[in-house]
Amino acid sequence: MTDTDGAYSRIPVLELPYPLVLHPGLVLSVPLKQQYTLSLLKAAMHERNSSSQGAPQSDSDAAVTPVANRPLMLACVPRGVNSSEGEMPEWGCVGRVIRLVNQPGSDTRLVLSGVGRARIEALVEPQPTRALPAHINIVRIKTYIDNASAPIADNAAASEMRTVARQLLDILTGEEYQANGARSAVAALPLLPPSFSRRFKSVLRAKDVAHGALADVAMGALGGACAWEDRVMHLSLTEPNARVTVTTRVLERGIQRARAMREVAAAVPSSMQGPNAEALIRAQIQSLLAQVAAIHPTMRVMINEQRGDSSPLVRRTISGPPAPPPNEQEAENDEDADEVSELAERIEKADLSEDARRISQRELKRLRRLPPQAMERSVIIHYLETLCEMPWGKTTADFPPNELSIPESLAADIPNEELVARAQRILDADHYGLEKLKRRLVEYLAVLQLRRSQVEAEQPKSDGGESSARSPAPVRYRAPILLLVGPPGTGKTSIARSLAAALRRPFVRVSLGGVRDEAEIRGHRRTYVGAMPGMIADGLRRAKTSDCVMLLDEVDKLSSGSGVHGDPSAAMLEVLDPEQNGAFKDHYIQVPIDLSRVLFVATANSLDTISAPLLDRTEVVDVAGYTYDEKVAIARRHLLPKQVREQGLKQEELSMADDVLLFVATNYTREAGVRTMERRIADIVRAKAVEYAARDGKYVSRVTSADVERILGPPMYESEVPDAQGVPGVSTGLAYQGSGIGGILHIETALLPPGNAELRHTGSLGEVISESAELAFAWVKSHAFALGITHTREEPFPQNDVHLHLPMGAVPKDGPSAGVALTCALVSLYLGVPLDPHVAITGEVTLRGHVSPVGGIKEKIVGAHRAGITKVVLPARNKKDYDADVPESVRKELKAVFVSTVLEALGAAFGVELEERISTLHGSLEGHRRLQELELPISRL
Ligand SMILES: Nc1ncnc2c1ncn2[C@@H]1O[C@H](COP(=O)(O)OP(=O)(O)OP(=O)(O)O)[C@@H](O)[C@H]1O
Repeated sequence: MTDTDGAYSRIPVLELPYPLVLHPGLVLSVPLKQQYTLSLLKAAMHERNSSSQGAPQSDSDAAVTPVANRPLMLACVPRGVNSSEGEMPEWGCVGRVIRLVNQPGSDTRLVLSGVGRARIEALVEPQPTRALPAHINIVRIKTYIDNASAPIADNAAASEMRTVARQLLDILTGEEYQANGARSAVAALPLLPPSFSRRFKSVLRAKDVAHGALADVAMGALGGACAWEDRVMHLSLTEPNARVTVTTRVLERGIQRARAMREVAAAVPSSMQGPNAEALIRAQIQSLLAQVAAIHPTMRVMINEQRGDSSPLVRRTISGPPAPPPNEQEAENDEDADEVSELAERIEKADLSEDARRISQRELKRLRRLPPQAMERSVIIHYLETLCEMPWGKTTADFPPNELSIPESLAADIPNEELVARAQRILDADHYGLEKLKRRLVEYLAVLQLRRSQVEAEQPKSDGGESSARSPAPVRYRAPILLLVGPPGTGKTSIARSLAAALRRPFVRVSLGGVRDEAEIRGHRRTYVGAMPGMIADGLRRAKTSDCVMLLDEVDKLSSGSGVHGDPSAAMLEVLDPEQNGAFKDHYIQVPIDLSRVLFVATANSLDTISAPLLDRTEVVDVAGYTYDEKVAIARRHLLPKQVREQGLKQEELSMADDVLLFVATNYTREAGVRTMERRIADIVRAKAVEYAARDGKYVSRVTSADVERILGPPMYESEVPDAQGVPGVSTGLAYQGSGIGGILHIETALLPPGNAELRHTGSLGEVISESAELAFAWVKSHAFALGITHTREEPFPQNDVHLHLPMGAVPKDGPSAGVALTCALVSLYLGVPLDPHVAITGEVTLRGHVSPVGGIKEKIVGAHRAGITKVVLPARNKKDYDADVPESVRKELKAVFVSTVLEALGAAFGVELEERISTLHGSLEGHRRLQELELPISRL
């Protein structure tokens, strides 16, 4: 037996109506009043949420279960018929709430499953919170759960228990009587259904059930035949072997009781006469009354304990429909009245807006008129509580900082630090790189600060300071709404959090991904069952202040659907429109909410799916994907230290060199952000933590690439490398794979036997890239004479078909950006001049031979640099992107040539070799003429 120190050390008490007892391993359905059940569950939820520990369950994953998914637990203590108010038994059973069944009227049934024994250590003061109803007791318990590896091999005591249990079962099901030839039909009447008997017998036969658990099951299932006191005493038996022995004795006594009961029922004259018979009859009546009381929990019925005298047997007669005793009814009414006056007090203190105050008074009046059992009460109470929790006019300045969930920053507070300086410091401390974004955010804050001081200066001075007890009227200014757009995992959410930290305001995140129903944004009307405020109002409620930073995450995944569920993106328009959001209407709250002070920041992965009007209300800030160097730096400064801390190691107990981090980034991740990188690092650190815990003296803190391969398996991705030698017909293009990953792309062409001079292609080419290839081919054909491909102008273009292939055929490729590289490959093929494989080319061609700009320059160049490219040929109109986005370290090591025409591109890619080739193909004079016609701008490169 292990005693598991109760993880749920604080837990609400459920007093089980007599004669119910919950045993571990058993399921019990308890009839309760609806209001009481709701209060109980509310208390259980509150204790669970405020408990940092896991539930007292043996599941090993309990610790990692999010709080909201953990079960609700109650300390189920049996309540005797004569127990007085407030008396708390020493032992009970921790019950996990499985289900709540509503019954007609105001009754419910709470279905609970016994988890383990609980010793009630003390009654504890509930934390002073409005969420916890006053009439629920909270106790500190110690939980005892049987060791999962308890012995299951049968011993003498266990088999005796099995035999006795089987015997009792036979009596209860009437099988004993049927077998012996029943003396009366009543005696043979089954008290338990035969199906139960069959199931329970198979449990008794099972050899894989631990003895202690079997004892609990036997007691729980057959306990009806045993004395209530015995069953309660059984709960205190934490030691399984002792429990087995005691169970056998209790069940034996149960056999005697059951036999006697049957005999009495059959009115057979038996040895049970005189005082014994009276005691049994009393016990039976008591049990019957208790069962009636269990159905009507408000009823208290007792029988006179005095035996052998003429006083009435039952102390409180039951006639007609059971009614709660008047004093209880009063107590209940008092409680309800208390709740309403408490609520009225809260409303008074809540500083509601004028409209909210008016509506709350109206609802309060309705609440007072409602009878305590009315279903509508809880709906009104919930509504009024929500109204009180909304911030209305309150701003961050109205709260002491510790009362708000202001995000913690890594950096300490510096006295008298200006907002802009603090923002820069916090953004730098929390995030590596993202320079453009940080700059924009700091600018944004600077403007915000200026606007604020401007508006403050414009506001009329308050008349005579001490007269106004409240904080000065908050300043209104309209901040533009920033929309951070970039691939997943690039730090958009976390930088918005840092922005809130810099502003010292609460941060709330509203996830809009997959929202299809307008009501999710705007709330449900209160006429709906289970109506709730919408996401925006709820976010504001969580933030507690009307000037919080609200992150609208994934606005691009917001459905702009129409039809029965309304249009959520239209509702967002209202939220984000400064002209309208001063009086935002949530269907549930009903009162206009002022959103004009909320600082909205939105995020999206792409702009394509965002509706134009929504886009129009925001200011887009691009967040680019990271280069490998940036990923390594982020991993070194943030991700690795965080994972080492989280896995319980000290920083000096694990080290990873930059080349190892780079190995992880290049071989195990294919993403623009760093989320997978963080997961891979977590895998490595976890594996190292296990090695460290083994403490076999072989632990090495330094992680090598070989360790990485051992832990993460063989590399998942391989990057393209340039060919060692140039081959005619092959060029190197630049590719951007969309999720921030750029790199090089080999373009291969070959001449086929004469046909119709057609271009065939393989390598999963999309429509756009195929068109680029056709265009490139057409350009080469139209310049065939000048390039020296044909002898004379009249000579037809060679009739050979051309095969174009882009390796990694399984990977679909599309986009126009390979046009220039395709042209170079074809020129190389026809003239037999190889291209330097370390020169990479990108750009779109037009039929007239112009080179148009392309996207993904940063990713392409960084990828090319990593692959070992030394020179890149880029469209001239991409120069600004190259200068602004490509890291200086990369630019320093690369030669970049910017071109406006295909001819310039050819000159840059081939260098003098092309000129030499053309000039010698048809004799030097003719060659010179052709070069003149071509105007190949070699000299300029
Ligand atoms: N530049 C950075 N410096 C430090 N940590 C970073 C940086 N960029 C991202 N991270 C970390 O990467 C993780 C993912 O970032 P975050 O959740 O903010 O991404 P996101 O851009 O919001 O992604 P999504 O679009 O999927 O919501 C976080 O733990 C964050 O701290």
